[in-house]
Amino acid sequence: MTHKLFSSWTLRSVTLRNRICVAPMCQYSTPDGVAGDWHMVHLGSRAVGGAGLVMVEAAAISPEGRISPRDLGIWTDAQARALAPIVAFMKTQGTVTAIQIAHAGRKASTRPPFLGGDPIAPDAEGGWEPLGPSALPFHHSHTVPHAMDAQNLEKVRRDFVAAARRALAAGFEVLELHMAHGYLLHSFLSPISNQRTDDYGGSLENRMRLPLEITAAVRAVWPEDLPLWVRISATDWVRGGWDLEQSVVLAKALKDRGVDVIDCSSGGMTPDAVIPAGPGFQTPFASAIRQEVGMPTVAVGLITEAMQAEHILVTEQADAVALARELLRNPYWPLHAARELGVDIAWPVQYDRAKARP
Ligand SMILES: Cc1cc2nc3c(=O)[nH]c(=O)nc-3n(C[C@H](O)[C@H](O)[C@H](O)COP(=O)(O)O)c2cc1C
Repeated sequence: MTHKLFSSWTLRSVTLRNRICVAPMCQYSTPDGVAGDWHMVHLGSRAVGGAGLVMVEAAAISPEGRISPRDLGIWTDAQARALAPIVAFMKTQGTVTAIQIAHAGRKASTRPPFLGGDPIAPDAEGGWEPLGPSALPFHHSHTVPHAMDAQNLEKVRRDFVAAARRALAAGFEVLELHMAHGYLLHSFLSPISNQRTDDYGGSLENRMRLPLEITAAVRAVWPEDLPLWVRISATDWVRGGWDLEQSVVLAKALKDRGVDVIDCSSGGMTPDAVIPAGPGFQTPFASAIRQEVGMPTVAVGLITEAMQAEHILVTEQADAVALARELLRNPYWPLHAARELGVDIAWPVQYDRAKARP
């Protein structure tokens, strides 16, 4: 029996074996931004588990772009070299390899909650001065960000491009720009965090300027035959904030600049948001953007069941699903889903060590 969930999906020259993606998930497991054994096991097991695409967690484009001192980085060639064997291994398992590149903006310099709670000040262990469009903190317990000047803007553009080149050198086939969850690029989009009065703030066109400049610059160095994805927060879930209507305008502009897929998340802009989280709660955003912009979308957020995922695809709400926590619990979710749906699939059970060398 065939099912949409297990149909292949081709984007430019890249074909996913199914429509199941491992959503990017920070592992807070590097002391210096360099991937290690943990990443080989974590990412490798999800490739073995049968996902069509494995997206590596938000990799910081600069040291100050990390959320916490233990984030993964891609601001040095050594960091890219450490990712290369992991990418090569994942490819031997038949998965498409992807990485999300990111700058944490005003949400940088905080400690992951499970490591001890509250955000820390820049002078405390591992902290640094966060950057933002305006000197407005995410929360009163957060450091006030430095409102970015022309030099800061230029550096961020260059850092994104350099990170994209390194991702290519490491062997990744799909690149995702992180424009969601209140991090730097989302903070330029949202009027809540962006109160600039220059060309980078105010009107929607101005708020989109930096994200679009970066997209165009990255697309220029990311090979023509490889897909570029963007993750957005389709809404801030707050009146007067970023919303679906603006997301549609943004998605059209991203499409014009050669973006292939919108990965539709939401929230993260402000702790005041009330988010009606429930099964598939963000899927309507993927559906609206897919319909209104006419481009492929990925649905994410509390997708946990095979039939639920299949339904999202069959009803053409999205082109693929991304799972985070469910795939954290169970790297073999795709194999279980195939059994549940009665799909016969061939797995690359053999491992050729020679091919796992980058
Ligand atoms: C541990 C953890 C780390 C995450 N890290 C990232 C990240 O690096 N980039 C990102 O865009 N989203 C990140 N997310 C959000 C997930 O990608 C996903 O959008 C969210 O968890 C909702 O999907 P789920 O209900 O399947 O978990 C993270 C989520 C978790 C649980």
